[in-house]
Amino acid sequence: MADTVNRGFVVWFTGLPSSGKSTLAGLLAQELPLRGLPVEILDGDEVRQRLTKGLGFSKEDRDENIRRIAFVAKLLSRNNVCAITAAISPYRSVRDEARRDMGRFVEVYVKCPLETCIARDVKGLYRRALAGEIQNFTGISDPYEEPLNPEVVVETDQESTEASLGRIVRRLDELGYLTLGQPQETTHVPIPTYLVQKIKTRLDGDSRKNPSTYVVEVLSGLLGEEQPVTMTGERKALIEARLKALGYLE
Ligand SMILES: Nc1ncnc2c1ncn2[C@@H]1O[C@H](COP(=O)(O)OS(=O)(=O)O)[C@@H](OP(=O)(O)O)[C@H]1O
Ligand SMILES: Nc1ncnc2c1ncn2[C@@H]1O[C@H](COP(=O)(O)OP(=O)(O)O)[C@@H](O)[C@H]1O
Repeated sequence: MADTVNRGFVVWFTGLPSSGKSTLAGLLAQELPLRGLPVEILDGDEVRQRLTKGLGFSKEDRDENIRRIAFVAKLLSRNNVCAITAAISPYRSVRDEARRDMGRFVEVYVKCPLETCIARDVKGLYRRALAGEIQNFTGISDPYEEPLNPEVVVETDQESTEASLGRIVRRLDELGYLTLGQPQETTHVPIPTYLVQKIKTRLDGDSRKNPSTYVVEVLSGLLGEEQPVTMTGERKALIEARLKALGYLE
């Protein structure tokens, strides 16, 4: 029978230039298809070369930019796609407008102190803005309004990209956006939350034990087999690596 439930949603990244929006959007876009979710990214830079070409950085133009991104994200999400947006989207009111219009909307605040963003200066634009060569630059000569109630906050000056990604994926899982996903490929193993919790609970009890032993034990238990499940070292290492990447194991 055809699946008639719409599984699409919008992940709306917001944050200062160089805070980490594009990096995390790209990583999330690799992660979700492993759970059977089709993905499209609407990244600020690419969108501005196409969908919103010609718009500048006044408040009016930024709001128009965000409204067009939100419009496309809505079309995608109501057709089963996870639409990931990665624009600065500095103004709270237009972000909230997108939220109201969308329904299935997850706001991710990519939080990073201005000084760290300036030190990163991924595109060299902070330097130019500080030298007075670029006007109305967010964080320097234009405002950024922090979200008041985002679904997720990642602090990219304090955690690795993998830890930030893990935080986002866990929150999406908690909010129920990942539960119906079916894996589309088997080279990467999407690990169900209940299994991860089982492994973690047992590991918490005894930190000296080897995680792979527990992975095999838990799988064997779930399958009700008396003999341990046979698994190659490579397979075990893959599962361990994914548990670590998702922040479930140290
Ligand atoms: N004045 C000014 N202010 C902020 N950003 C500027 C500006 N001029 C150019 N850029 C570059 O454009 C990228 C931001 O575009 P966005 O579409 O994300 O901005 S907005 O959401 O409409 O505010 C932004 O990309 P990121 O650094 O990836 O965020 C900048 O590279
Ligand atoms: N936890 C993290 N999440 C995202 N990016 C991080 C993190 N820690 C360090 N970074 C680095 O910060 C930079 C962010 O750049 P980018 O993703 O282009 O920012 P933005 O899209 O917000 O302008 C990258 O060089 C990235 O490797």
